[in-house]
Amino acid sequence: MARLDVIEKFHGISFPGHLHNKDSMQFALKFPFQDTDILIVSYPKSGTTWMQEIVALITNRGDPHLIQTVPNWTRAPWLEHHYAAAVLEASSITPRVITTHLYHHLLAPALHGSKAKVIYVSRNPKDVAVSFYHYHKMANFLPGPGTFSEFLNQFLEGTLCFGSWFDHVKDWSSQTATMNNLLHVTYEEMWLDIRGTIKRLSSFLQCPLVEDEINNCVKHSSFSSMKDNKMINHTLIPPEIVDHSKSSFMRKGKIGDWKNMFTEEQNQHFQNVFKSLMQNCPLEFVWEAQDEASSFEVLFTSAIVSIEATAWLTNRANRSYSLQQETL
Ligand SMILES: Nc1ncnc2c1ncn2[C@@H]1O[C@H](COP(=O)(O)OS(=O)(=O)O)[C@@H](OP(=O)(O)O)[C@H]1O
Repeated sequence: MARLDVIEKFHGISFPGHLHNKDSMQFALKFPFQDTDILIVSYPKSGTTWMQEIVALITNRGDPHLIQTVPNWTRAPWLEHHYAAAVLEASSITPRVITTHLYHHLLAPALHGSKAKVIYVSRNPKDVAVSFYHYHKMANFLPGPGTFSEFLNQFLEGTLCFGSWFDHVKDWSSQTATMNNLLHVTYEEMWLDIRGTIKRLSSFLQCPLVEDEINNCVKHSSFSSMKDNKMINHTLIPPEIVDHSKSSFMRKGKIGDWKNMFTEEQNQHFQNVFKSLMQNCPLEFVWEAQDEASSFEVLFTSAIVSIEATAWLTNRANRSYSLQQETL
């Protein structure tokens, strides 16, 4: 099936032309955030949809009506998509839940001075790469993935649509030191402790829940229940845009699926690139579900308190400030 166009680079990054254009990008960069807004931010395939579901459930006290009747691109539109302006204008839901894959340095001017609550979702990059590879096979609005080896190289070089995972994660996570209204949550943390994550999110969103409401949030955000939900599983999207014979959007939902795709050599190369690009970054990632030592560390990723981490974050914050000045 024919692939749709990828737009020219915007601030050095390619975006799918089916959903983005220069006007929609400008709209995102100048968006007047309201203090009541909730902004979900992620690099693709990091648990974006899962977070959209959890936030919708929390703000509706566990009631699944909204998530079962309104597609996620309407109830939590991607700010940079061409339809976002119309959807947000027509929406009467408060709080507005908005999603984005854009980098912090691009949105910083729009977010400056806003009290909008920002949730950054990240996932271990090996699983992101595998999930993204499979999604490229089915999403005709993205370029063809080629072999997994070719795709992995592009992922590591940061030349895929939406840019570099490394830059994205460093750009946003560095803001936890300076942005009081930013919460960093990982996919693995949701997977390993969904109840605890929901409690933490409901507290951050100032939407305390009773036990029954938490139970409903857990139930309706499970992989099995989301997999069958047409409002998020992409089955409402026409087959010429998303071809479900090639893969599925709700594919496996696991930690460590990369082990089924990576050769030893690819893994070694990945580790080397990761080590070099993340050398001053204190974030830890869970690479497989049974890795208890790492999973213990990830639970604390969003509340980094070590002196070393603070120094790194301050450094990143200064760099981000310079980037903001350049953007302005
Ligand atoms: N509830 C739940 N539990 C576990 N895993 C889940 C869940 N919901 C979504 N997913 C998995 O998240 C992956 C899709 O990521 P995104 O939603 O960020 O994709 S997108 O950027 O919006 O296209 C994709 O990962 P893979 O299965 O590894 O491809 C989804 O299966």
